[in-house]
Amino acid sequence: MTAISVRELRKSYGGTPAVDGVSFDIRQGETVGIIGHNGAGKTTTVECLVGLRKPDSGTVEVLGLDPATRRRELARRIGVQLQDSALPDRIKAGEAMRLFASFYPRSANWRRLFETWGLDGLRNKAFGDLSGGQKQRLLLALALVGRPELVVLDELTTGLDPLARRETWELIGALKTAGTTILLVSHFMDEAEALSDRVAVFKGGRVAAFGTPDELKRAAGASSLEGVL
Ligand SMILES: Nc1ncnc2c1ncn2[C@@H]1O[C@H](COP(=O)(O)OP(=O)(O)OP(=O)(O)O)[C@@H](O)[C@H]1O
Repeated sequence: MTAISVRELRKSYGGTPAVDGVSFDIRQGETVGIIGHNGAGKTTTVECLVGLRKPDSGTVEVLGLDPATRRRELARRIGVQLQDSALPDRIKAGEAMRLFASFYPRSANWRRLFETWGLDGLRNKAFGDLSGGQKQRLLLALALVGRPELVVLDELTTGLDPLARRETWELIGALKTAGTTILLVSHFMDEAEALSDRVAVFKGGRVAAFGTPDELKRAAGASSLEGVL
C-alpha cells in the first residue's frame, strides 16, 4: 500500500521555482529520509504534503487524500513536527499534552507518553521556560499523541545533545517497529542512514536520487551519505 504519492509537484515563490517537478512514492510502514543542501526544496515539499501550502501543479496524495482539500481529515491521521513548530510561551507542558490529546479520536495515553519521552518532571513547566532540547521533545511527543498512521518530522534532532539524539533515535525505532510510516527531513547524514529504509536526495528542487542508503552510496561511489549530496 502506498502512504504518500507525489507526482510532478511544482511550487514557486515569486516566479522562482522552489520545487521543480518532484515525484516519489512512500510505502505504508516505510521510513523515508529526505536529505539535501539548504534551499533544495525539502521543507516546501513537506509543507505541500501536510496541506500547509498549495502546489502550483502536480498531484499529492497522503493516505489516499489530497492535503490541499482534505487537510482537516488528514490532520487527525498524521503527526507533524515542523522546523518552526512552537507553542505559546505560557502554556504548561502537561496542559499542551492534554489539549493535543483531546484533538484526536484515538489518542495515546499521554501520561505514559510523557514518561516514555522523559518529560515527566516538566509537566508543570511553561513552554517558554523549557530548554531547546526539552521543547523539541515535547513537540515530538505532541506529534505522536494522536497515534498517527504517518509522522512527518522536519529536523528531528536539531538542537539536541548527543545523548538525547540517541534516545530519540531509539524512540523512532520503536515507532518503526509499530508499523508507523515515517517521513524524516534531516541535515544529519548519520541520522538519515541509521533510521531510513530509503532516502530521497533533493537537489535544486528535484529528487536527484532515491534508494536505500547502500544503493545510493554504491551508485555515487561514496563511503557515506555525505558523498551522495
Ligand atoms: N515563504 C517563502 N517565500 C519565498 N521564498 C521561499 C519561501 N520558502 C522557501 N523559499 C525559497 O524556496 C527555496 C526552497 O526552500 P525550502 O525551505 O523548501 O528548502 P529546504 O531544502 O527545506 O532548505 P533548508 O535545508 O535550508 O531548510 C529556497 O530558495 C528558499 O529561499
